[in-house]
Amino acid sequence: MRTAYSVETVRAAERELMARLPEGALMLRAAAGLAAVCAGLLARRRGRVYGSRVVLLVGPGDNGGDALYAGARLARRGAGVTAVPMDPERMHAGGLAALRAAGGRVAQAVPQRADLVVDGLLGIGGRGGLRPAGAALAERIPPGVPVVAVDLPSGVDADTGEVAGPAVTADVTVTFGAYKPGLLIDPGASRAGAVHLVDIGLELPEPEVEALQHADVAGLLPEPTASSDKYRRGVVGIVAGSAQYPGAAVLAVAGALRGGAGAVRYVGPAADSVLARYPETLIGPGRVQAWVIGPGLGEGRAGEVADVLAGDAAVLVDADGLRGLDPAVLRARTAPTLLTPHAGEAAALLGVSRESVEAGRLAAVRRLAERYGAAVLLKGSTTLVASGGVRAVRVNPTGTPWLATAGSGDVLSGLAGSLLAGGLSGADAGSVGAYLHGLAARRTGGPLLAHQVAEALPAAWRDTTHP
Ligand SMILES: NC(=O)C1=CN([C@@H]2O[C@H](COP(=O)(O)OP(=O)(O)OC[C@H]3O[C@@H](n4cnc5c(N)ncnc54)[C@H](O)[C@@H]3O)[C@@H](O)[C@H]2O)[C@@H](O)CC1
Ligand SMILES: Nc1ncnc2c1ncn2[C@@H]1O[C@H](COP(=O)(O)OP(=O)(O)O)[C@@H](O)[C@H]1O
Ligand SMILES: [K+]
Repeated sequence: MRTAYSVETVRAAERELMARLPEGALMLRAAAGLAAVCAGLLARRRGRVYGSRVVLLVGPGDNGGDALYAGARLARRGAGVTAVPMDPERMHAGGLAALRAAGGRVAQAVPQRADLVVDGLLGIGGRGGLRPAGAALAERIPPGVPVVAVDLPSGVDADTGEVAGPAVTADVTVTFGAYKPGLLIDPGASRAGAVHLVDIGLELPEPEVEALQHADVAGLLPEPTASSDKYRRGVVGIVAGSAQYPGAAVLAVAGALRGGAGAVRYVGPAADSVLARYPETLIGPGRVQAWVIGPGLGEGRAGEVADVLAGDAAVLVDADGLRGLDPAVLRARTAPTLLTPHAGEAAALLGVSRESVEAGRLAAVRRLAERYGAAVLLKGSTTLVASGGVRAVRVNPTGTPWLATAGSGDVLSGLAGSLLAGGLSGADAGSVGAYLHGLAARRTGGPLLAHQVAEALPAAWRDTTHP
């Protein structure tokens, strides 16, 4: 599991560790890790560190201090290092002295001839986007030169990934002690590039955000055993599709058939289309361990949603099924419930604008899970899964923007419903489903069709269980 921690948690852990270490020791550890990554990049780009040109963008706080001490290390290895301050009156004094002693210099304008730019403007102390002085420096980063962000790209909110104004876009981010949520959640995540974690010895409690890895997924996937039969593996029922949208039913069934359930049952008006494509499907009402309701349902089907929610099977509600959901009904349920809105549907469930959900995805998914007393999977460029009463929000590390194509969400709902039928909790079914779905999409490559994602699911499953 990859874990991420809020600024408050990181600062508390830092305070605790600093009390036991000589003054400045943590910053020197951070700077050593940062300098090593920069040296590696320079060596790859130019063959050596000696003679390369490094520009440091230096903010007023300790983030700038890290950059200055790392710059001093690079200068000692023969790099030409220039520090450009955001505010010449406020630069980390020790870092500046170290850089000067190593032969580095300070300039007021960003040199345009550079092999590497180090973004040390703002770290976890940054609030909001870059203000004009920092933004002016970021704008002058010469095009095509690799940018290494110190701790996080400046202007990205460490706790949420929000980008509230001008911000740096990095190729590499060297982060200290722990991943910050903003490095894993968009829009921040897409500003961070490849993230390197430098261990500075922090001892950390429960994370605020976590991301599954292959081994976690393999541990959660329901694999059949010698004593399995199709009923014990779980039956998933799909209530999806309409005369207008029969394809949604086919795609949800396509996902469900690859999610490990022993059987898939379809209930709805698209049975002919479903059977024509998947003769494995059982048709008509019957006992299931989990229902998926919503994809392509169209209008006027609220009664079916209410019936399914009144039952004692696990339920995944998606798309049209999410309209007008009553929090009290969901809260009263005892079996697992998983909601899978995209940002527009989440906005309707919360009574806010779509833009506010997009800008604050982490807060939105937490509020949804609390209000509805269910696990909630918020789809989008970084898919998040929250469940009420659980501290950590899961962020999905797989996927590709090619998934933004009609019908891919239907495949996901079938898949995650199948995992629910296999006995996973709402949060596990959602996060494992999103992981496999994203992996299958990456394997398929773009431009992709939703049914191809479903077809690539067995290979994605094997990637995680037999890497
Ligand atoms: N605390 C520690 O033990 C360690 C901290 N480290 C570094 O220290 C950083 C945090 O340092 P600081 O707490 O000094 O915070 P920052 O270096 O992030 O900068 C904070 C200062 O920038 C200004 N500022 C905030 N938002 C701004 C904005 N939008 N535009 C312009 N100026 C703004 C404020 O004056 C604020 O005091 C970490 O990100 C990390 O890089 C590392 O050295 C590792 C050890
Ligand atoms: N920019 C993006 N990058 C990565 N994945 C995306 C992006 N936009 C959408 N997705 C994913 O694509 C799928 C789209 O689902 P959804 O919005 O329900 O579409 P549909 O209802 O047409 O199937 C979700 O899994 C979502 O997380
Ligand atoms: K930074």
